[in-house]
Amino acid sequence: MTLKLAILGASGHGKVVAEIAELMGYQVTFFDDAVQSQDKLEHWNVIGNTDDLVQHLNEFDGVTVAIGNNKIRRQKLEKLISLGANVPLLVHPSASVSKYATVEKGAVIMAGAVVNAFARVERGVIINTQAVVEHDSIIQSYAHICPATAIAGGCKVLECAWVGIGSNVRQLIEIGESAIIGAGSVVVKNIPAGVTAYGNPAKVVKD
Ligand SMILES: CC(=O)SCCNC(=O)CCNC(=O)[C@H](O)C(C)(C)COP(=O)(O)OP(=O)(O)OC[C@H]1O[C@@H](n2cnc3c(N)ncnc32)[C@H](O)[C@@H]1OP(=O)(O)O
Repeated sequence: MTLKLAILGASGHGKVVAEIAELMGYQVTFFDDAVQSQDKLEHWNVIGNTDDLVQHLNEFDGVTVAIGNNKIRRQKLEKLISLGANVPLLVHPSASVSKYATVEKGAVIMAGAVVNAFARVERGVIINTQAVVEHDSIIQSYAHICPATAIAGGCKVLECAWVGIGSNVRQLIEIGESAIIGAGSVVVKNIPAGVTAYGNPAKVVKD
């Protein structure tokens, strides 16, 4: 029997998540709040909005939220979980997840990503294409580690933080809750909550 997965968020990110789900054997149906009636995302059907998904939740074996904005992803996924949705962990077959790592449900680990020994990746996190989360690092819920970003050993990326594409984070660094690290940054000092920082070395540019 084919398992059915509902994806909330018919976006570019959603397409990548859909392919991972298919590689894991799911049949994918999209929902999106911008949809008024039946629609398409590439060849996938988009059949309704969040309210419609809530109505039809028991028709799906699993649900995931493919929305890049960390806070919206958190709000939507937490709502669906509170309504009893199963939120599977989605891992691309080419990703490498250590048997000693902990990866929670509702996270997505994309192609070529590495999650090393004793790292922890929490609920609703995105470990994007070819990102590396080194040993003992903690990526808290709803954070996003963008493509080709490397988080060295023993770091903490707190809830809803966004580490931009191609960044490098030195070992034992803490990136605060909801902080934004700009593309291509090199983070060598702790970053406070809620700020935007970028550059080499990364500096806070917006409080
Ligand atoms: C699969 C995927 O696609 S995942 C998504 C991947 N995307 C990312 O990682 C994007 C990360 N976002 C960024 O880097 C953004 O530029 C941000 C969030 C840091 C800043 O965004 P904004 O506030 O809109 O800044 P804006 O684009 O207006 O630029 C403001 C200034 O900062 C500079 N700047 C912006 N980002 C950076 C950066 N990462 N490094 C260095 N300088 C930067 C700009 O050149 C500009 O400088 P100027 O005023 O001298 O012209």
